[in-house]
Amino acid sequence: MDLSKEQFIEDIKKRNAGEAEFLQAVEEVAETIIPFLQKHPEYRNAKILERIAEPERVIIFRVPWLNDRGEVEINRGFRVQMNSAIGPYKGGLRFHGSVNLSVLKFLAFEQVFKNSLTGLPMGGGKGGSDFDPKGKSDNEVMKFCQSFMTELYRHVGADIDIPAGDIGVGSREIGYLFGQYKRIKGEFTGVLTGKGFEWGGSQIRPEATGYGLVYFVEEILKQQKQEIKGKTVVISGSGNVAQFAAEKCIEEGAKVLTLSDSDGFIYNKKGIDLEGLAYIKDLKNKERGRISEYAEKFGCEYYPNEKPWRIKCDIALPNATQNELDEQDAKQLAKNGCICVAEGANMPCTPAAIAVFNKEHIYFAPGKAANAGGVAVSGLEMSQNSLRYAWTRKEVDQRLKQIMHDIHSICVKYGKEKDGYVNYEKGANIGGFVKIADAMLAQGLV
Ligand SMILES: NC(=O)C1=CN([C@@H]2O[C@H](COP(=O)(O)OP(=O)(O)OC[C@H]3O[C@@H](n4cnc5c(N)ncnc54)[C@H](O)[C@@H]3O)[C@@H](O)[C@H]2O)C=CC1
Ligand SMILES: O=C(O)CCC(=O)C(=O)O
Repeated sequence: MDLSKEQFIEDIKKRNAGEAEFLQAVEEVAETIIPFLQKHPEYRNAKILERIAEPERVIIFRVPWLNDRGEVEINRGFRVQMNSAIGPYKGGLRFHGSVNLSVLKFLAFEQVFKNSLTGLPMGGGKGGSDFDPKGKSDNEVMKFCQSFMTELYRHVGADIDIPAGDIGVGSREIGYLFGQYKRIKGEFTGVLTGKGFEWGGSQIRPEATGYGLVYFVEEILKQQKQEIKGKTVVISGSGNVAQFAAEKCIEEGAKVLTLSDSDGFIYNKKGIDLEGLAYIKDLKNKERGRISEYAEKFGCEYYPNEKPWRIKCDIALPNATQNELDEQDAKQLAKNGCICVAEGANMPCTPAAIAVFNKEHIYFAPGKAANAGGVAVSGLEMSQNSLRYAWTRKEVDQRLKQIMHDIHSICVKYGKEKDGYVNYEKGANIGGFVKIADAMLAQGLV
């Protein structure tokens, strides 16, 4: 039985009409998996790819809550339980005005491959709501989280589905969600990751996605007999991933030139230092202010309504959101001599941008490999919860480093081209796929 890419995409489009982000993510994977399937009739005949592209279950629910003025507000909640072949569903929750089914299906689909690459027993899922915590009081965020969990609790559990944070869901939201789950179920279990360290969280989880991203970049550079020390780095975003990617870059001796938010970017020619970064962490995590305030305080350049990709750099780390780096941006990066682009965000580079990187032989690390450190340490949090134990910061950091090293090796194994160039996207897709496909074959037609 043959599978043509055109036929596969046409069928996927018919079944998921109008879901642009989901179709983009599936098409990108199909591009590299379908040629691989030609040599693997066992996967093709069992329609593994077609089954992976269909969620096992999608839950959509109403989330009513009262705002500070006593008015009724209604949001929509989602959980996409994509694939449980290698473990319980695992993946973050996103609270943002742009959340819809297409966005969450794309994120859940990517998560399946990413979790497989970590080597840990985790299936893939993703959820969230069109609720936007920006501009809401702590009380409103708590009310929303409690209402959200009042429905979600029946679909999740430490051995069923373990959500965590993503855009708009940080330690504050995880706390409120966990409190409500515990209250309803009357049990203290590892139903969520990203918990506070004092109540079941893991060391290094807040840092893990950003640190892991930099460890992955260091693996890429090592292959080229280079190091990150002395390199210039352009970063987008200023949330969880961006903050800790910047921190690790600075610690490793690189110069971080930019950070951004949805209003614009800051450009510090001398490099953002740890003091400036501490200010940004406080600004974003506590004061919930705008990145422009850093430019005012530290006297650097600020560009409203612009993205940072025109700034000359060696390494670019898109760490904000999907499709934030397009073909023009990629061409500009190439023109400026950029050697490596690694995705801290999920799917921040458009397919046309990725084509430019491959053509120019700029090392491109896709999110499902490069940002897997976050969910990997979530997996380690689950292990610690099961053990009723807590590893030290050093122990968790060592495991994270090892996991990023192993993911890099998988990408090289499946992605090395004849001319020596490593196509990390191909390597990550095939490497992630094989483990899930074998598990699905072993478990029969489910
Ligand atoms: N938090 C985690 O552990 C992981 C997060 N990711 C991905 O990393 C990305 C960032 O997530 P977090 O840092 O956790 O979220 P966050 O909520 O802490 O920060 C999000 C950042 O993106 C910026 N942003 C959001 N929408 C934007 C837009 N339309 N234009 C420009 N900037 C925008 C925000 O200003 C903020 O700086 C997302 O794509 C997420 O899916 C991936 C793996 C794990
Ligand atoms: O830690 C987790 O479970 C989720 C992390 C996440 O949402 C992601 O990898 O995109």
